[in-house]
Amino acid sequence: MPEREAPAGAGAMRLQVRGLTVRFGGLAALTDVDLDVAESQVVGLIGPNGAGKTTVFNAVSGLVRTAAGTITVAGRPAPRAPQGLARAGVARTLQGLGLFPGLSVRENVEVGVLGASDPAARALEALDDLGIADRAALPVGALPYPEQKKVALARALVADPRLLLLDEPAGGLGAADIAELDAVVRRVAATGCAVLLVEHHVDFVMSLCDRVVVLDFGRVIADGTPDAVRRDPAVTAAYLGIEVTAS
Ligand SMILES: Nc1ncnc2c1ncn2[C@@H]1O[C@H](COP(=O)(O)OP(=O)(O)OP(=O)(O)O)[C@@H](O)[C@H]1O
Repeated sequence: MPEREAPAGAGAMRLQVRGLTVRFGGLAALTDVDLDVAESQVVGLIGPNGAGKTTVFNAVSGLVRTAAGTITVAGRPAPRAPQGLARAGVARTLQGLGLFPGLSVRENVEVGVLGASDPAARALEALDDLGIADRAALPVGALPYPEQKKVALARALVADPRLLLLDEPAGGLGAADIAELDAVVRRVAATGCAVLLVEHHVDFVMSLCDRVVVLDFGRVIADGTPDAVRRDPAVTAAYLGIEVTAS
């Protein structure tokens, strides 16, 4: 089968997913999913609960077995092991944060450091970039939730990723924290990093992202600019209409 082309106008492709299919027993969690994220691009992945968004992240991160399809990072098959992914410049945050409550803020960020001569200093820099260096010595569990989210983000950013996967980064945050997050993601993308984010906060996605991909029942039902996706009747029916009436 000929390889499907990347969208016209995209820069160097950092993540390319073609025909991705994932099954859990009899359940088709993803079917024939295509997805591209170029350097410096911020792409939003949205869809109703259970649509398959986290499964896409898990497939890219090597955490689930794929039944079909290819995943390439910077033109090479995506490594399947955590160390290989880190070396390929892939970093990820988790919906549940995944912090180590017994460790300090700085130690949690050090977990993400890759090859720095002074990991503690590098972790402090990453915390400083997010304005929470003064929390470094505190146990991470002592921080309020929005600051814990920043720690998880700092842990992902500390290795200077080239592909950043953010799982519901705005979840549980108020307007001021979301505005800060928006600025951080733009800053990271401006360095050339490709960003793919799963998010239920539709306004945040639509204002931040260059492109939005919509999943429904494991299939891509739309892929385009935020404006085009907002106007897409299939998206309104499957997702946005429900969100609008619910809010
Ligand atoms: N490890 C697993 N074993 C079996 N089924 C799974 C597993 N992980 C996910 N699923 C199922 O696959 C489908 C897609 O789940 P996924 O978590 O990717 O959806 P999602 O779009 O991220 O949902 P949400 O917005 O609720 O986080 C769902 O039906 C889910 O129940």
